Amino acid sequence: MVASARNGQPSEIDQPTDEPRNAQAVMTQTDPFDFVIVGATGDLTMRKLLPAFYQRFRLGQAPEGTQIIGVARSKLSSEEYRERGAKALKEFVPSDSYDAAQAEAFMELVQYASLDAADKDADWSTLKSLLDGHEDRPRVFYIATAPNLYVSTAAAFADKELISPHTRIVLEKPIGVDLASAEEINTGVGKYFSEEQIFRIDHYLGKTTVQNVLALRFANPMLERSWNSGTILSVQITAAETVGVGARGPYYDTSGALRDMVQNHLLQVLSLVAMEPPASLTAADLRDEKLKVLRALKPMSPEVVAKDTVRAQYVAGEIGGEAVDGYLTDLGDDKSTTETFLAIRTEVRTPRWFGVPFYLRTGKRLAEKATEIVITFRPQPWPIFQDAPQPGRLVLRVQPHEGVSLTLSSKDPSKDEFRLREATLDVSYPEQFHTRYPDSYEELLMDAVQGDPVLFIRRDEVQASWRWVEPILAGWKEDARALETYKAGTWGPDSSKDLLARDGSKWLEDF
Ligand SMILES: NC(=O)C1=CN([C@@H]2O[C@H](COP(=O)(O)OP(=O)(O)OC[C@H]3O[C@@H](n4cnc5c(N)ncnc54)[C@H](OP(=O)(O)O)[C@@H]3O)[C@@H](O)[C@H]2O)C=CC1
Ligand SMILES: O=C1O[C@H](COP(=O)(O)O)[C@@H](O)[C@H](O)[C@H]1O
Repeated sequence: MVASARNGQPSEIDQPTDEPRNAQAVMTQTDPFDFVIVGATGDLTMRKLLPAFYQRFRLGQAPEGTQIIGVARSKLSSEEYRERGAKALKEFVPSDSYDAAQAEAFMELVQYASLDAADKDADWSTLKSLLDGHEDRPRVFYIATAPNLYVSTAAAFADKELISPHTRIVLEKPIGVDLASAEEINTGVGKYFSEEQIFRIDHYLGKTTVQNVLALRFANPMLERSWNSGTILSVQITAAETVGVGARGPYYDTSGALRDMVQNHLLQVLSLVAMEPPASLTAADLRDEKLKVLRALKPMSPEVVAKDTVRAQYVAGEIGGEAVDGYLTDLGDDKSTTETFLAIRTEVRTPRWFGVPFYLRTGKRLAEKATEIVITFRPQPWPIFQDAPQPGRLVLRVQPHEGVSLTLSSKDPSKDEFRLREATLDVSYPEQFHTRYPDSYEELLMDAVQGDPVLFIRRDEVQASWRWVEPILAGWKEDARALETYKAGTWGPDSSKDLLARDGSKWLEDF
């Protein structure tokens, strides 16, 4: 994440010529490595992992001799897999960084082994021969299959003697569907890999703008000194999407917004916003502080669940002028009661945050794609101004339009009398830094190669998240309220607004 927290030595890498002139990247140079993706024909690999590696290849982070080895059951030759991969790069790499010749050169690093990786009795010879003699290199197994295969896959790697001290395993989310299943996975994989070798990925931690929460807070004493209940009235964290469930319906329907987005991404963002200053930026210190936040979340009793959560499912509507179907049609099942929208009011029970509501909101098929953290400041306490506008707020725009804005009350210059108006200081990061905003997977893949765990989730964080989430699932089972619906293209049901209105607040929707 940051040079001081890395194991390797940072070094300047030449920037490709199509990058803006002042976009100097400081990248950690790597030695050749073997990166095995299990689930290599799947959506995640094609849409995210191969494009992320392509970008790092362009920046010189995949030196000659590196192998990216795709594994899946589909019977394909390496050549056929490369053809698929090349098509995916063309489709998913942004056009301003796509170059056909570089894509072809990158695909030469890629090999494919057809294999049921959860079956130790399958034919492992192709994979084994690709890895033979590379025991001293960094080796990463990235498991991009369904979580119920994680343990048997790890066991098969051990059976085939593919795990060396330089080997790491990356586990995709979700880690389980509740605490017990998460523990089963963690214990099962833990039989073959030490905790230091297990990299539980949460791609939100790979977003530069999420990491920027730490920079803004801890590198700006002015902000950090105001970062408490004395100054802050409330915190909103929104991760809104315009997409529906698409082809991922079968997975999503067993998950819903709570398990898919809140248990992992939103709770991680919340912990960065709410944590105490860590002693250092090492993985241990950062994770310790995040864990304390997760453990300090207000417990979700059935009464609290009924009062402080809103869940709903999208029905047909319109997004960007186009008619879109409802969730049940997308899924092809008219009985599902899975939530595609969720709003939660919670609190972090630490002295710093006493009495400050934290509002979390996420949903599919909402009005806009926007991930934002909104810090609303308390209004000034003595009334010398009669017409004070809304309280000041700091908005951290995670995506898109990455940046930060601070809205303050100012004297209205269009009036002679002393009237106030809102004025906004706005920084757009792409404009300020003149650089490409990397996809979150890019840094995380390279961190796994370099063995830097700082942006990955420790086992006790997974436990603490599930401990908070499980009572919500249980509370919903007893909840007499019917699942609500919302029209696609809106900001969710009205009761989500009511959740904040009770505190005299409202969601910021003017993105
Ligand atoms: N897609 C996304 O945006 C995200 C996905 N994730 C997680 O990543 C993981 C993968 O997701 P996604 O790519 O969408 O899933 P897909 O269903 O698209 O892909 C699953 C992949 O696993 C392969 N596979 C299945 N069983 C085996 C096996 N026994 N041995 C080897 N390969 C196998 C499949 O290929 P084949 O049938 O040829 O074996 C396919 O390549 C899941 O855990 C998901 O929750 C997390 C965040 C986002
Ligand atoms: O992990 C997931 O995240 C995506 C949203 O990621 P983002 O980087 O585009 O904000 C979500 O669509 C998906 O359902 C979920 O599994």
